[in-house]
Amino acid sequence: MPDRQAVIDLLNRLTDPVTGGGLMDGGKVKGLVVAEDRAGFVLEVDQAEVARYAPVRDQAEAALKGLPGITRVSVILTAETAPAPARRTAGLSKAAVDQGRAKAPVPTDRPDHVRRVIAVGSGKGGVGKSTVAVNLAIALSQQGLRVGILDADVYGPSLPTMLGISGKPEYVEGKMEPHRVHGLAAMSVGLLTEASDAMIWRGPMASQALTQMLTQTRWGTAEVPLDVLVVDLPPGTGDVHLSLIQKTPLDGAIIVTTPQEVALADARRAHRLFEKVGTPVLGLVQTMSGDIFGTEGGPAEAARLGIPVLGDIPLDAAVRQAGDAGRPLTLDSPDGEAGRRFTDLARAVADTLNLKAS
Ligand SMILES: Nc1ncnc2c1ncn2[C@@H]1O[C@H](COP(=O)(O)OP(=O)(O)OP(=O)(O)O)[C@@H](O)[C@H]1O
Repeated sequence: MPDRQAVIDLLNRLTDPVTGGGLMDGGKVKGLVVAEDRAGFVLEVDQAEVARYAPVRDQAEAALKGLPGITRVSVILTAETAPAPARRTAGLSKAAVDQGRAKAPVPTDRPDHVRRVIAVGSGKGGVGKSTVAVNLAIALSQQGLRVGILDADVYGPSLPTMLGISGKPEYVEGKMEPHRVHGLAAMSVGLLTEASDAMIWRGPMASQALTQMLTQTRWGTAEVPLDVLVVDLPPGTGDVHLSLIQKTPLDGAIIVTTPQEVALADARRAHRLFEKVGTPVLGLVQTMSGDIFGTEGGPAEAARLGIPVLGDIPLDAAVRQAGDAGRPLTLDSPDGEAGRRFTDLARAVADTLNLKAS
């Protein structure tokens, strides 16, 4: 088994891009695991620094893989949520901008012709929330349901990459047409703005924009309604989340977490947020579980919170590769181990909400 100190020294030979010193000394490495044949940790950085640390994550993985005897390695890059709100109106319609200025409470909005709206949230960024949302949506559609997905992650919209979609949505009779891809109706905040603009949507502007995407997209029609819309929330538990979920009566929320304590504490906060606004929490999904980070953290937290475990998705490089390639794993490998877990998750969600193909 490799010496823990040797691993620490190795990580200190990598440069922390913010401090300029060793990575380990920079204090961003959390939950370091060094065991017989495996090593891993969480790299916990500010949201604004994710791009600077992404190459470091790759360097750290490569360095750990080079250690004798180590065959399994995982470094999770995870982000603290948003810094202070920035005032910008990029990419928003005039109506959204005007609404953003209004002080009066915005009336509750629900999208037309959508039977159920569920949200997928996480306290922490980078824990695999979008991956769960996208694969859940595909697995639900494989059960014969009409499914939509809304990427509301203003801090880092990942749906365009994960589903392989691009281009601004078309407006028809005053409503946006969602992309039709992999059997889903899909809309992303990333399709409405340049990537650099999306990053700076914050506070009231962001929640107005999200409400607009939710209610002004033609998800379904009176003849062919959508059975369920999956909303991929931004990570975190701040004002954007509060106002979004306050304005939109959700039929349920799913909390995604990895097994480590650093993520569980945020999952707890997400649970409190949903409780505060009266959104039913359907349950918890543990992801990236397995022998590097363990398998017990999520279920133990669910028990503490008194909510069911809806799914347990293993840490599996194929899940990441499929997402990066724009074809989520459940599409082509529903019968593999991870694919089956997503199918089971979809079944649990459909049962909980009593969703039936129409
Ligand atoms: N089960 C898994 N096994 C391996 N890699 C995974 C798994 N789930 C997600 N990933 C990878 O981890 C990274 C973060 O995942 P994802 O974008 O879904 O997280 P997120 O919580 O939505 O992040 P953000 O909040 O930043 O949008 C991605 O590269 C993704 O492919």
